Amino acid sequence: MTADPPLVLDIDGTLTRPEGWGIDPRVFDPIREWDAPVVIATGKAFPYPVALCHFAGVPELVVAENGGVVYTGDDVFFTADREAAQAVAEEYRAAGYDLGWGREDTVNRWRETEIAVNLEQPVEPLREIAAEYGLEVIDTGYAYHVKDADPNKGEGVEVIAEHVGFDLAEAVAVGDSINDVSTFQVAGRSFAVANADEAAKQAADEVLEDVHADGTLSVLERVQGTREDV
Ligand SMILES: O=C(O)COP(=O)(O)O
Ligand SMILES: [Mg+2]
Repeated sequence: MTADPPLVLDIDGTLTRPEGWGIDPRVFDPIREWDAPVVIATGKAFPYPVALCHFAGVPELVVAENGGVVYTGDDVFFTADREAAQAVAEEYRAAGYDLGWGREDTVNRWRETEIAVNLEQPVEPLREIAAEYGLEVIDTGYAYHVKDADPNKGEGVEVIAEHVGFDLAEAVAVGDSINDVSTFQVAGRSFAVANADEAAKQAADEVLEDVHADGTLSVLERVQGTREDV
């Protein structure tokens, strides 16, 4: 017997339309019909991947905020808090900069363990202030994230796999950036889409020929039904 391998999917750069923005609607059916757990592991704030699972019609298995928030479907775990990142944001603003998301800032409004800054904002002062607070700044290609260096997506994925009861050695991960490196390290097979950054390409078992959802859909077609331990 064969079945589908568990999946670990990033959102931005991975499920996005080939032009780079917005979820590609072609990913919804394969995700909904996938015959194994699908974990969404993202740098986005918690409500976004929850909503994606909800609208895709799959159980909510979510790593959000680059590992800061983990939801197993039963329990939510926080592996960092927002306090230090918030202090960095305030000092950055006091120095005359802006997070770059407008007055109501829906990017950070529900963010619980880190702060995201628009890529159009100056990063050097942000890095300097973050370093004073012992935090790191990572560039996902979609935002700068001011975060505790410890939490990462991979550890969150491990928590979910253990809770749900699947073997990560059987899992297939797809991603596009430095925040997917830890996921690639814990999943049995890892794929970087063609638009991935150097860190993700180096860490992946394979770099795909196609960008964004085109790359991801090519992996899903390839690995569907390839799990042989059932
Ligand atoms: O929030 C970001 O900057 C990137 O999100 P992603 O991890 O889903 O690609
Ligand atoms: Mg991404």
